[in-house]
Amino acid sequence: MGYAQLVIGPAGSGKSTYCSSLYQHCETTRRTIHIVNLDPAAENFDYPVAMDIRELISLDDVMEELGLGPNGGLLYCMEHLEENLDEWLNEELENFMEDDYLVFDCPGQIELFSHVPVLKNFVEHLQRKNFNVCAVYLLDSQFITDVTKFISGCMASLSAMVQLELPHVNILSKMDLVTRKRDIEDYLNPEPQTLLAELNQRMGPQFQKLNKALIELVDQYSMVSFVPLDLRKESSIQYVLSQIDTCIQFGEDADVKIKDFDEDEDED
Ligand SMILES: Nc1nc2c(ncn2[C@@H]2O[C@H](COP(=O)(O)OP(=O)(O)OP(=O)(O)O)[C@@H](O)[C@H]2O)c(=O)[nH]1
Repeated sequence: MGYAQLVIGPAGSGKSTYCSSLYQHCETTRRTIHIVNLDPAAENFDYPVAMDIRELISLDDVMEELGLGPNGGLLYCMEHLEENLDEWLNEELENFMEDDYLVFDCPGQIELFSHVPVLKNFVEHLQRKNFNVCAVYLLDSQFITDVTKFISGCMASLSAMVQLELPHVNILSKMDLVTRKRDIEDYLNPEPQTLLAELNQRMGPQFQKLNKALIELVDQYSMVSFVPLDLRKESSIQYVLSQIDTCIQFGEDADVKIKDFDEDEDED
């Protein structure tokens, strides 16, 4: 059984920085993780790249050879990846051991986790290869300065959740930039009635039914709550990691083995 995080979220939400900080944290705690670059446009990395989509295809080449723009080029690259899952990905995965933990740093194009099935197929391929996968959705804390932005962030996350059908952890990134914690507290564990009242205040009366439906939707998917991440604090990174580990049942075998061992000792 392998373990994997699929790190997604809008462009600039902090995915690569998160991957790099996670890598450093794991090095400090003597835990092995491997970071995989799935962004064909990425150029610089602050982490050792264990597997790199650019060895299969790069955005620059596609734009030059096919005359595509950055977005069309990126989708072309991702579809090329999808066509090469059996060959390229399988071959790359052979470099890893059974219990390895991979973290996939994905591109930020929103269509990849809203309606284009590439990532969904990618995930299903990993699952067939016996990986437990968790989606880690990053949202920039600077983005949720009011209720309307919060709801739009939730909707984007929800669309990824529904499309990928994976255990899902939402992270509010760049918490070091939040000067007044009070401003975002309401959004970490949102109270539906408070959100609805705020939303109704912000929008015209003709939207009240829609607002109610939106808040009910957010409430029903109670997973649309966010874990704050402050990369300056090791404890914050550790907390986020433990939430994700629980989702993919990482470490459960180890616990069982230790427990079995203790029980064996007691019997002796
Ligand atoms: N202050 C602060 N800045 C951050 C943090 N995380 C990321 N940034 C900055 O935000 C910008 C975008 O970060 P990236 O990690 O490149 O974001 P990304 O989601 O990988 O971006 P794309 O690859 O374009 O999708 C960079 O300038 C980072 O330095 C954080 O926790 N705190």
